Parts: sequence; C-alpha cells; structure tokens
Amino acid sequence: MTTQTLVLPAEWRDFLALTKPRVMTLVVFTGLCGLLAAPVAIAPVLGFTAILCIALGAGAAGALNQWYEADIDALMKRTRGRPLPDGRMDRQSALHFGVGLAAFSVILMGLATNLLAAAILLASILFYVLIYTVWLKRRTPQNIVIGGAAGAFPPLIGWAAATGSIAPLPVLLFALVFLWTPPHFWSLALFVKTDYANAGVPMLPVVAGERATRLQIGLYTIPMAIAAIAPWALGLTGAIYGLASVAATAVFAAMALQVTLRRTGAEDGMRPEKRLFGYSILYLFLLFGAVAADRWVLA
Ligand code: HEM
Ligand SMILES: CC(C)=CCC/C(C)=C/CC/C(C)=C/COP(=O)(O)OP(=O)(O)O
Repeated sequence: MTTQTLVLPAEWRDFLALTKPRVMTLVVFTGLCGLLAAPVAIAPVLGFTAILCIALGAGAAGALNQWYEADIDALMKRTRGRPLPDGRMDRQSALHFGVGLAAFSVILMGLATNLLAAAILLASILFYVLIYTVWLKRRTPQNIVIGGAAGAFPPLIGWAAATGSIAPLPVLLFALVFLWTPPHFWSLALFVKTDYANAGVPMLPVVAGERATRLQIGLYTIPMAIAAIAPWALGLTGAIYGLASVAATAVFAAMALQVTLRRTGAEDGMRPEKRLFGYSILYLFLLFGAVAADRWVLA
C-alpha cells in the first residue's frame, strides 16, 4: 500500500485531509456565529465570502501545521495515516498548498470585507503555525494554553468582517473559546497520553502527570464558565443564550468536576474523560448557535 502510494501524485482527498476538515467545522461555525451575532446585516454574498475565507485560512493553517510536524505525526497512532507521514504526498506540495491558500484567504478577506478582518485572519494563521506549532508545541505543556488563542479568533474575525470593528461581545466569545481549549484538549490528552509520550511531545499528562492534568481541567472550567455566562449576565445577549449558556455550562461543570475528582481512569477505560471531550465540542456548537439564534430568532 505505502510503496504504491509513494509514487502516486497526491489526490484531492489528501489535500482535503491536510486542512483538518473535522476540527475546522467548529472553528468555521464559531466564525459564522460571530458574523451573525453582529448588529449589522452584511450582504449575503460578502458574508458567505468572509466565512469561506475563514474556512480556507483555517485549512491553510492545518496544512502548514502538518507540513511542519510530519515527523511527530509519524510517531503517533492517531496521526500516522495522514498524507505526509503515510508517504502519499511530498512535503513541498503541502507547503505550497498551505502558503498559497493562506495568502489567497487573507487577500480575498481584505478585498471582500475589510482590513481588520483580514489582519485578524492572518494573525490567527501565524499564531497557530508559528507560535503554537513551531515554537511552543514541542517545548512546554503550556503550549495549548497560549497557542490555543489561535482557535479563539474566528468569532472576532466574523464580527469584524460584518462591522469593521470589534466590540465587547466578540471579545467575550474569544475569551470563552480561549478558556474552553484547555479542558477540551486535556480531557483528550488524558486518554491519548501514550501517543504524545511516544512522540516526545510535552503535553501536560506526560510532563506533570494525570492528577495535575485533572486539577487543571477543573481550574480552567471556572473562568470558562464565567466567560460563557458573562455575555448574558452583562446584557449583551438575550434569553435564548442565557438559558443555553446556564444549562449547557452546568452540564460541562458537572462532567469536568467528575474528571477532576477521579484519581485514575484505568478501571473504566477513561469513559468520563472521553465523555467530557465529546461534550466539549457539542457545548461550543450549542453556545455559538445560541448567540446567533438570539440575534435572529428574537430580532
Ligand atoms: C491548541 C488548541 C487545540 C488543540 C491542541 C486541539 C486538539 C485536538 C485534537 C488532538 C483532537 C483530536 C482529533 C483530531 O485530530 O481530529 C481535537 C478534536 C477536535 N477539536 Fe480540538 N484542539 C484545539 C482547539 C480547538 C478549537 C479552538 C476548536 C474549535 C473551536 C476545536 C475543535 C475540535 C473538534 C470539532 C474536534 C473533533 C474532530 C473530530 O470529530 O474528529 N479544537 N482537538
Ligand atoms: C486561521 C484560523 C482561524 C486558524 C485556527 C487554527 C486552530 C487553532 C484550530 C484549532 C486547533 C487545532 C486544530 C488543534 C490541533 O492541535 P494539534 O495541531 O496539536 O493537533 P494534531 O496533533 O492533531 O496535529
């Protein structure tokens, strides 16, 4: 299989895989909801273009991330089937694809909407590729705390595309995704710890151990919950978001508390950790859906 694929040119499916399409659906959704929550109606064609640019920019960032880390991806079970470590694509194609797509997305964003949206899009691509992937990921277990900011920019980009400015609501949505990232990632890291240890990536459970990681999940959930409920508490959103954020955050907090209080997950195959990780994704979909619904359903 590998010998045959080595001589084949990469297929479009491999280029698609390079963009990490599953993770990026939520990134794009938060951008879309940031755009929809803005108090001005953007022309549909421009709104669509802005979201397309976020998708292409996020995809470009994913491709450049895979270009840079083909070596560690080859060492992890979860990632070794990706186009580069599996030998289905050469590194130069991935680099050209990533740089080309990044440039295209930022330029198109600037032309279709405004410079502020284009600048934040460029900053998030650079942040994910340079700050997270190249600089922090292999050096410190705080990699995802700082680097995670990259994934929190899309609501700001969406809002900026619609309004040309930023405001308290998208800043709080940025804070929500920023503070959500540690519990999201560390709950997963608890059950794929061996993979990271094998690849020599200093993720928190590898470096500080399981107990410390569980505690950090619990600790980050507190400011995350405050950021989640703040938009409603401050009167920036309405009842739909208020109800959704309080209910969904209570469930998140209960799950995170369970994970925090356990000493080990050895006896049940890390079921609560897997449940928290899965729910973390649904949680952001729910909250961002509610922000947009509040503006459009109750308008
Ligand atoms: C530095 C920050 C983050 C790290 C290290 C991280 C890491 C991961 C990893 C390793 C996975 C496993 C599955 C896979 O590779 O497909 C995953 C899944 C996922 N992440 Fe994150 N993540 C981060 C931030 C985010 C952000 C900001 C979002 C969206 C707003 C997000 C959305 C998702 C989604 C939707 C999945 C599930 C994908 C699937 O169904 O396969 N992540 N994340
Ligand atoms: C332009 C824009 C909006 C960019 C957003 C990019 C971004 C921060 C996306 C979410 C984070 C993500 C895919 C983390 C994967 O971590 P990893 O790279 O360590 O995962 P891996 O081990 O699966 O490669």
